[in-house]
Amino acid sequence: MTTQLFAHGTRPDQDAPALRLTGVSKSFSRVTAVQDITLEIKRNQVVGLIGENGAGKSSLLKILTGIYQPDSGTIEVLGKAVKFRRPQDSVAAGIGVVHQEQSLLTNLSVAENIAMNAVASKDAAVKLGWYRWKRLNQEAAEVLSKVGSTVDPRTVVGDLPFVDRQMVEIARALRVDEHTHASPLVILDEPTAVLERDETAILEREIRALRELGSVIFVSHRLDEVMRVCDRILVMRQGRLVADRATSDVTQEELFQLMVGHAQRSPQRSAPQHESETPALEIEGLGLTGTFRDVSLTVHPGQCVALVGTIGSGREEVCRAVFGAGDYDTGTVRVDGKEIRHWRMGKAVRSGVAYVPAERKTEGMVGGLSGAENLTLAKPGAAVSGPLLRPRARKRLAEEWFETLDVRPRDPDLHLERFSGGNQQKVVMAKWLMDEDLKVLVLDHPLRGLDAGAAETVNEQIQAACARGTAVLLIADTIEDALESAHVVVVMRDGEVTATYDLSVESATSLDLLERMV
Ligand SMILES: Nc1ncnc2c1ncn2[C@@H]1O[C@H](COP(=O)(O)OP(=O)(O)OP(=O)(O)O)[C@@H](O)[C@H]1O
Repeated sequence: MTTQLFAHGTRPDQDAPALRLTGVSKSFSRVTAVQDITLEIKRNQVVGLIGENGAGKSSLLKILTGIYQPDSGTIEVLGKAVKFRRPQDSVAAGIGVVHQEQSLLTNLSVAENIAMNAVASKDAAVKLGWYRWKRLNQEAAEVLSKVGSTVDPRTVVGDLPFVDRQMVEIARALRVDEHTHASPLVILDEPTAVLERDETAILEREIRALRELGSVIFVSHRLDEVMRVCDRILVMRQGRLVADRATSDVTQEELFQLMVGHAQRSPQRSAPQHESETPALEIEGLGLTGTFRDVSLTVHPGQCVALVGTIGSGREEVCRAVFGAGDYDTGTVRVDGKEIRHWRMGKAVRSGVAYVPAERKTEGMVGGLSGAENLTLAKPGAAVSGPLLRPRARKRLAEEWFETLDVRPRDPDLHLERFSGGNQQKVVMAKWLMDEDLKVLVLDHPLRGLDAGAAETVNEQIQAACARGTAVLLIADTIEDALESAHVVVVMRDGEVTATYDLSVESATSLDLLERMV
């Protein structure tokens, strides 16, 4: 059993790199996801791993965490050759991982969650299913203090802000060092994707500090963040490692070019073209007990209105209420001047309102259907003639959109669950962007998980929808994104609107918005 990886007196080589891959490849039936990767991760370094959607980052991480077995190549951890047949083997070798989606059980305490990775030993805090509470909390406090967290181990995870939850996840991942008694390697797969700006800054600081404890592979789509956090940056493209640079030797523009193959275009916010008297969407005095109150805003055809606020500000819930995916108990919502009552999602779609949720995997797509089927799920458009489906027309439509949004692989017949996260997201977005008659488009974090090049394309498509006269209500990933792409920014705090900036007549800085958010 590989839990004994470094046992029997074979201590890890103290001078060897934390990780060495040589010629590692992995293919699926139609795609080579990872191709001949050779790299070294030194100890006590934070190394960034970046690449376009579908470049192969997740597949490589899955090889390192024992989920996929490589077709060829070798892996060495601290100088010793290893073979990971299952995830426990990778844990036993000292590799911990924090996945994109938070994996803590929110109804358990911090200490209980941390104990779930505990190593069985004769005096472990959890024995035969029995908790030794004092020891459990004490051990958790020790692990947390290693990563600079002062969270009380007795706190129920559900009561913690997201940034603290991420620190608990990292602390838990770090416990792999108890297996090897050597420098651990922690993989952080987009740990900041769900965080807001101020929380991201805290987490970035803590990640930089992790190099004192071991090595880190940090995956992120935000190039500025990668530049701030990492000592070195690895760039993947179409399954291959195309660059391995010291952060000090590379610029953000070069990274973009290495990843995507062309220089970054400067973002443009077009002037709203279709401002008519009748707003496409009008929200007046909207409230839901305990969640948001007295929210009013208008979005004219062709206008993009961004809602900014921290987690808990109520902006997600307002967006859900507009689409009928969530409730409100006071106020009114008007679409195209008509008040909508007993709004449910089906009616919203029929009335020309679309919503792209942040939780695309659970709410936005059907993994067991093909890319083409997902695309035409809501609005079959040209793919139907009367009651009849026209499979060839559907495929043609899908092919066009796969081209426009550069969905990879270009195979609309493939089940959507087989695509990489970012490419799934492009399909979910395309489902609505292809609808030319759309009146209102509600987008909750549309760029989350998209690589910088794809984000640029999706931004252009959002601008194109505005230019066609669609009204866009947007929850942007960052304040900067909101200021860049919206015509109007509405700030929310604790369920209320605290400020509205019409950027066509006044300017606002990130600081102005932050002051009204927190
Ligand atoms: N289980 C699988 N079956 C078939 N193809 C797969 C499977 N897993 C990954 N792929 C393919 O391998 C390629 C690399 O995907 P991977 O998920 O590693 O990309 P990624 O760089 O993590 O992208 P993203 O940033 O979008 O998550 C993609 O073309 C994907 O469709």
